[in-house]
Amino acid sequence: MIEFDRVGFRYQAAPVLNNITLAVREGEFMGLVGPNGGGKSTLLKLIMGLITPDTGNIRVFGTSPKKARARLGYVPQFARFPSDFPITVEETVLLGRLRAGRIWQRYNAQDRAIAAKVMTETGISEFAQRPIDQLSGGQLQRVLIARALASEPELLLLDEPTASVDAHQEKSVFDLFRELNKRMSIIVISHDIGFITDYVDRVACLNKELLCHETQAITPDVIEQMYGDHVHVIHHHSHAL
Ligand SMILES: Nc1ncnc2c1ncn2[C@@H]1O[C@H](COP(=O)(O)OP(=O)(O)OP(=O)(O)O)[C@@H](O)[C@H]1O
Repeated sequence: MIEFDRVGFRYQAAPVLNNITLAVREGEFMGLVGPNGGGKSTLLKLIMGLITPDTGNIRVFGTSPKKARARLGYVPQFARFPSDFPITVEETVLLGRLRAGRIWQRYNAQDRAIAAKVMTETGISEFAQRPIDQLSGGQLQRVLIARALASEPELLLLDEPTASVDAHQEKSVFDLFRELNKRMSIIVISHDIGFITDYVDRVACLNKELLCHETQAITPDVIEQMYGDHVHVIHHHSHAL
């Protein structure tokens, strides 16, 4: 579903990603970890075709990332909304139904039905008519997940979706991802390696480079190694790299 072939990228002078080769299979639930500035968000931007590699090649669903973008759902790391922007939860979720060329169309009954379904799924139906600036960080994060789900993506990309939630909420959000993974592939960036290993099939660790690691468990040695200058992928179940 995603193939990186010797991908390199730099914003300015310093390289951010070096020689990344990675294959993600359909149905996978992959965790992406690594030190701050290790290039995790950059990797997601490359998958979405928002930036293009300087070297190497990326295919998403067998085509270019830009062409595949409509099949992806994305939940950004930090969402900022102007506090005087009076948009409700439901309206925010409906934005996920907008596709290129549809901006000026009204939402139809199917759009509203899908928005209702994903709001139920993410546990935000009770806030549907509330302005989004009156939500807690955790509630807003669920709204953004619902907005991404409203486009009915085949692959969901999440950049630290539980950064602003407590441990109980983190578990319930990842339980939701586990359910969603039955119908879509998921790549999630997290800082909490110990936690995500209970959920994901594989953990990829990125620190400018990516290294694959064939092991069943993440040991302190592995973690130490991962946060060195390289990147490791740890297999938990049957998915092969
Ligand atoms: N638009 C940009 N222009 C220039 N440099 C950038 C830009 N975006 C990111 N960088 C730099 O690229 C490097 C990788 O950033 P990236 O956001 O991909 O890391 P990350 O692993 O997601 O980090 P974090 O865990 O802190 O979110 C960092 O050194 C960052 O400063």
